[in-house]
Amino acid sequence: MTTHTSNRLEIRNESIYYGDFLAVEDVSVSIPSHAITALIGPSGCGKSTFLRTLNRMHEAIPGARVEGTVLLDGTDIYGAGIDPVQVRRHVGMVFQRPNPFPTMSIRDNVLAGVKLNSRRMSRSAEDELVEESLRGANLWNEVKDRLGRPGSSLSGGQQQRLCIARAIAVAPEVLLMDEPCSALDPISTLAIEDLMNELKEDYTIVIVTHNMQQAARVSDRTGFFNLEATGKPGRLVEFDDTTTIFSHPSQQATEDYISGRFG
Ligand SMILES: Nc1ncnc2c1ncn2[C@@H]1O[C@H](COP(=O)(O)OP(=O)(O)OP(=O)(O)O)[C@@H](O)[C@H]1O
Repeated sequence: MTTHTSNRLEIRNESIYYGDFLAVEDVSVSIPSHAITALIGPSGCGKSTFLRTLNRMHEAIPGARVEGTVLLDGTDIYGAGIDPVQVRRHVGMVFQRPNPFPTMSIRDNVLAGVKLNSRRMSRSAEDELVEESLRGANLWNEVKDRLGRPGSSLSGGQQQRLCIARAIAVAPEVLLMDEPCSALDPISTLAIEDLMNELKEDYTIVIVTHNMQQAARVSDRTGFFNLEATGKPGRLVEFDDTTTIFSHPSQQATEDYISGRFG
């Protein structure tokens, strides 16, 4: 049984910079475990930037930095002595464009993250993990007879599920998804949404989406980011149950955005 009470990620007074530019200001929010949290808001308000700070990918950009605290199960991932590579093992990420290694086999793609973490495994343990991860990503039946084929031999939707299999193979606790369906057709999008619903039993999922219907369909909690004007920092305006955000938001700006009056 999973518990639905703990907050796996706790963000306190987080401000996010690119050099001198304050991109996101003073976010405090608790992201519940075993649930899907959607981040919505107009272009440029900092949704992707915020997401990338949850597994320390933001700092890969020169000059980029973070102030404040991001607790993963109570540990500050920006604390002294914390290895960003380890953080990324616990907090996996799936990107907008499916990015399997194109010439690498489907099998090796699934194992790529595990091998990066230099876990030594027997061939049979690898086979087991490949099957388990591909089953977890709802892709096994489609690829089990061609595991040696290159990742690029799959359709876009299959490639995205392969990337999800690669992400879950390292057994993370949190999965970050940055517009995971925006490059996919409607059928593949539904397959990914169904998959997310299954994955939330085992993972804490945070998804950035431009698609409000998608946020309403898949998420349990929704955060609305906004910015007052270009060049001003983005802020988390409202965070609540998805049904509340889409029916009775407490902020006028949220109401305007979800009813399509701007953004
Ligand atoms: N690598 C970067 N260097 C400098 N500024 C950046 C960088 N990436 C993003 N920004 C700036 O940070 C702000 C937030 O961008 P971000 O991409 O996080 O917004 P977003 O809400 O995800 O937008 P979109 O919905 O268009 O993807 C923007 O002003 C953007 O120009």
